[in-house]
Amino acid sequence: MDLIQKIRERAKATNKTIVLAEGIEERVIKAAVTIRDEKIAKVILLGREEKIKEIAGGIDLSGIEIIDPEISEKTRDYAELLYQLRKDKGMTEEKAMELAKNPIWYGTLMVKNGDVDGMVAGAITATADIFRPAFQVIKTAPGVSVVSSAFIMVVPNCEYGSNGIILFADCAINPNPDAKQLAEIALASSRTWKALMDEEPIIAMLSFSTKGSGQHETVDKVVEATNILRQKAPEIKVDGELQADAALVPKVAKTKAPGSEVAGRANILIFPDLNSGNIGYKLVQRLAKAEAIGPISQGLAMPINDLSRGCSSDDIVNVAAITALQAQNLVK
Ligand SMILES: CC(C)(COP(=O)(O)OP(=O)(O)OC[C@H]1O[C@@H](n2cnc3c(N)ncnc32)[C@H](O)[C@@H]1OP(=O)(O)O)[C@@H](O)C(=O)NCCC(=O)NCCS
Ligand SMILES: CC(=O)OP(=O)(O)O
Repeated sequence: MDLIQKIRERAKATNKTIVLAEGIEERVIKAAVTIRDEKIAKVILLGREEKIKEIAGGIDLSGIEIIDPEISEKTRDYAELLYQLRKDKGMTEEKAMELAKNPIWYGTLMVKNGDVDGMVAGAITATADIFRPAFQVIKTAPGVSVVSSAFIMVVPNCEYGSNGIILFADCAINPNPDAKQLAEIALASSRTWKALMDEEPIIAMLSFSTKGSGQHETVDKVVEATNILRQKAPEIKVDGELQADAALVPKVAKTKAPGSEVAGRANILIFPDLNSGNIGYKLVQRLAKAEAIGPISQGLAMPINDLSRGCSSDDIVNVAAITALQAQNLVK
């Protein structure tokens, strides 16, 4: 069974309810149908019912609940919840009511209120507009200071990482993490890797330099992050700073980083910033025709997951399955 099938199979056993907030998008409707048919989770679509049915055409939507945040009887309660949570930060009752009618905010408030186990959105909404409500309403899990994200990249015909499976982080949330945040992103990624792959994490902290071959403050940040992680979790295999070829390719590792127990064997790549992470994952996805599973949120107190606007319907199903695993605490 391949990784994606395994994730879907594990999700089935959790019996969770997942809300897909962008019910008016065709790929989302198709994903909801697959989630229902494969019994991955109970699924709810948000949006105006007639519009969703019109977009669905002849597709049978039985068993999929549709809720319109504009007219839902719960909207007022959610607005009150939002107002109470954010009034000290300047939220007014009017603004809370306006936001609660927005499907992304409504879905986030459903999760917060315990009415569903998780939310997935981002097929037609930019990442910042998914995470702003999540940060304000759901907040970070205990002990976490920075929420981040990971992609599991499944690269065909590739011998690197774990037979072509490699975790990339952070590719979606933190524009310019400092050394402490970078170390925390690496630690969270090691947990995500273990939860999904059941394999030892081997972490490369990426840079344009390997072991002092280049000098710059951005390189210093990666070295500092590596040292912080080593102190925090000495049991974890981590090395940096490493270039991507030194991290992945044994022959290059021998030349550039001899003696490293990570170089040439890494299965987790931690990018120094969001420019490199986001560009890197999209290049591998498109040029190597890799499956990009994610972005998987790391460190939120309750499961909310984003998508790329370039996602397929299958990508949405995969992220919904991971959301169900997060709701069961099988992935954090
Ligand atoms: C996610 C993002 C919108 C947050 O930025 P922001 O809203 O300006 O954040 P702020 O600094 O104003 O903080 C707002 C709240 O979110 C929290 N927050 C922001 N980033 C956080 C993080 N990474 N982890 C946890 N909490 C975070 C803040 O603590 C603050 O909480 P509070 O209001 O309760 O005090 C921003 O980091 C962003 O745009 N990231 C890039 C997203 C993107 O375009 N990705 C590329 C495509 S995937
Ligand atoms: C994760 C990501 O890059 O999202 P989008 O493609 O929607 O910007």
